[in-house]
Parts: sequence; structure tokens; C-alpha cells
Amino acid sequence: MSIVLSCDKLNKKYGRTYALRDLDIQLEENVIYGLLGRNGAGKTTLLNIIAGGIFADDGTVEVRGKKLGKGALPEDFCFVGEKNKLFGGARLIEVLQFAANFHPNWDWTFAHKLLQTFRLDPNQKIKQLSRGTESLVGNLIGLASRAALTLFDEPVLGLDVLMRERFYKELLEDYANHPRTILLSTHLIDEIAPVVEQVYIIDEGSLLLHDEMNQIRMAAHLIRGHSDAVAAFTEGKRVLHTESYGHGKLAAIFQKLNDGDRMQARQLDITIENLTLQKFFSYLIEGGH
Ligand SMILES: Nc1ncnc2c1ncn2[C@@H]1O[C@H](COP(=O)(O)OP(=O)(O)OP(=O)(O)O)[C@@H](O)[C@H]1O
Repeated sequence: MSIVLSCDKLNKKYGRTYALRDLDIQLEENVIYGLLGRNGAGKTTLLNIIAGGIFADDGTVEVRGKKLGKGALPEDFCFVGEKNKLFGGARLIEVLQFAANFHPNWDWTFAHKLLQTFRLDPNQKIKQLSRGTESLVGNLIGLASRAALTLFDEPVLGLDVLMRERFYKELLEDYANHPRTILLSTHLIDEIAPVVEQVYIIDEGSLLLHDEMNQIRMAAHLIRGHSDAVAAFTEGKRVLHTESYGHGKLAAIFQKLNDGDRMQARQLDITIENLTLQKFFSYLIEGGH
């Protein structure tokens, strides 16, 4: 598969704080990625560097094998930022007409459908929109642009459940017909689990994990049983977190289990459950360094 975007050893410091530290990220063609990290992990900094809004102190960004110069934008690219800088005095339709000029694959039929789906009035002035509605305008542009590389920073922040669901549905349906590279940065981890194919998890500006969602699903487990049994079962496995209760213990592990492991679990009277992505993320951040 070909690489669309490659960030190599990105560093960005604000005073003494590292916003990014030796961060490597590679995005392949036609994959939906999740970019996960707690507050201040460096997600927005990374996206802003790719989008040319700020400069890295060190490291490179390459788009389709070509180094991105200072201030240059990737070709056929759309960045939907957390704070949309849309023109307050303009009407929504004017903003869409402006955006359409920048995106060679812009689809007006899809844009009009999204106006209805997101219940947006094309004649309304941007400054009259609520915060959530303004996010929807950004999301509409991100989807209708059909850019080969689309980055969304917290796209569902401030949206109600119905609109969040509509956004994910539209994204998945359109992606199925028009595959492209999409990266979604978000806090709402369990919500994006069914949407994304791969995740990058960053913490304190560094990469903690890059994996396919399917691999995570197959390897993230919660083990429960007698303390000695859990200790015996988890020996040699990657343990992210343990907790004791009475004579019992639970352990969060990140390890694919084979038939032998499952037989051992039965013999030791141990139960195995799948971890949600949210739980896996918390345990990984707390103890997985
Ligand atoms: N302009 C700035 N001046 C000083 N420090 C900054 C600036 N922008 C970001 N930082 C710091 O850099 C680090 C990374 O911030 P960033 O906004 O990239 O994180 P984030 O993962 O997007 O967080 P959130 O999910 O809360 O939006 C944080 O410690 C933040 O305080």
C-alpha cells in the first residue's frame, strides 16, 4: 500500500514543554485512522504542523514522498480544525462556494444532501450559528471535499448524539464509495472504534501505540480469577493493569490468546472478557509506557 503522509521525528517545544517528541506517523492510502490521546497529548499540534499552521522545531513531513516545505499545504487536502475560522459575516452557502474552489473533488450533490442531513440552512449567516452547528459546517466541508487526505480535529465535539451518529454514518457510507485517507482526532474513543481501521495513540507528544483496530480487538482482554491463577496465566504476557479484590485479581492484558491460552484459562478457572477501546486506552496510558 502506498504512503500518503509520513511524519518523521517531529519535535515541537513550547518553552520547556514538549508538545511533540520524536513523533513518527505514517498514513496509508485509503484508510480511516483514529488519533487518540488525552488532553494536551499533542494531537492538535500534530495536525496543525501537517496543515502548515505551525512549524515543527525538528523533523519532516512528507506527502506522497515529497518533503513539505515551510508553509506549504499538501495537495488535495482538507483540514477541519477544532476552531473553524469561517467568515462570520458570510452566509453558509458562500462559505461552501469558497471551499469548493479549493477542492478538485468537491461534490455539490453530496454537499446539498449533507445540508439536509445536518439540518443546515444555506442562507444563514455563519455568525448566527451555534457552536455545534458551526462544527457541522466544518464536517460538511470535510466530507464534501472528498480530499485524498482529510484531517478532522475533534469533529463531533459539541454535537448532540443524533448529529454525531449522522456524521459517522455519512462518513462511512461515503468512504465506502470514495475511499480516501481520513484521520479523526477525538476524545470519544468508544464512539470511533467502529469507524476507524487503525489507531495512533499518543501521550505527552510521543507515540504510545500504532495498530489496527482488529488487532487491538483480538489482543485487549480483561482477565479475572483467583490471584494465584491470574498471576500464573499472565506470566510472560503484556500486562497493562492489575487490580486486587479479596482473593481475586483482575488484569488487563494486551496479548493475542491462542487455544492453549484459553485451555489454561479454563483449567485455572479464569474468565476472559474483551476490553473496550476506552478501557484499553486508559490502561495503556496509565501503565503501558
Ligand atoms: N501556543 C501554545 N503555547 C504554549 N503551549 C502550547 C501551545 N499550544 C499547545 N501547547 C502545549 O502543547 C501540548 C500539546 O497541546 P495540544 O493542543 O497539541 O494537545 P491536544 O492533544 O490537542 O489536547 P486537547 O485534546 O486538549 O485539545 C500541551 O502541553 C499544550 O499545553
